[in-house]
Amino acid sequence: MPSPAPIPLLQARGLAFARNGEPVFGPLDFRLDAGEALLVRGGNGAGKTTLLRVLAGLLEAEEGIVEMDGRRVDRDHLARGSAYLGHLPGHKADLSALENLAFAMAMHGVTGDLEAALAAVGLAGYEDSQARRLSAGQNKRLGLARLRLSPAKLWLLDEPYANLDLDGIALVDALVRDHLAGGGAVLLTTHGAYAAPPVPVRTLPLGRGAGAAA
Ligand SMILES: Nc1ncnc2c1ncn2[C@@H]1O[C@H](COP(=O)(O)OP(=O)(O)OP(=O)(O)O)[C@@H](O)[C@H]1O
Repeated sequence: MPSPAPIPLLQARGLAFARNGEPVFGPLDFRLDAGEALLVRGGNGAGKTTLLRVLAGLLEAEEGIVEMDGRRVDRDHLARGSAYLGHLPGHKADLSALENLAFAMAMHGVTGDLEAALAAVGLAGYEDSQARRLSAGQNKRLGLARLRLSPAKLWLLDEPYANLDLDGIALVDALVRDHLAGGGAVLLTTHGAYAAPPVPVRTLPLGRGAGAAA
């Protein structure tokens, strides 16, 4: 007998978002399994960031439901169950790299070797630098350190390659590969100009007429 299909780590059914009555995306139906990467594709303004923010529990969907591990979840559950790396890292400008990491970890009740996490993303020596004094790429790396420490299985990465040098791009690739190998899943956006992780990815087109993952 064939084994039953795995329960998806994430499943969206009829998910749609509108602003002031204007549709932004959807309705969308897609699933994401453990060990999978799903690339959200679409032109400027297609709603990629908005979709990721809905899945991160930062925005309320207009319609539809989201399930994690087969159970319908609300915004709080999505916020706790996912690690979101936004297009803008959103660090506290006056706090140091180490303090920003400690703050983010405390918010999620997570502990870990913060200095090792900074070193792993190429920020050794920047522990005491205020976020405002970090470059755009260094701020992105600080976000990657946070991601690396997060226990969440679902990673939501909005333009993870933006602002990164070649080492940084390789770092994102390695993080994604390790996360998938460990049973996690990644939903990411990327413009054509940036790389995509060297793993098999399905694509989820957004924009007019787009509705389901390929
Ligand atoms: N805070 C906001 N207030 C009002 N409208 C917004 C806001 N943020 C985004 N929008 C609108 O929502 C739509 C989707 O934006 P979104 O940022 O999700 O697109 P995107 O696909 O990520 O675009 P890009 O590729 O340019 O980053 C756009 O029409 C945009 O103008």
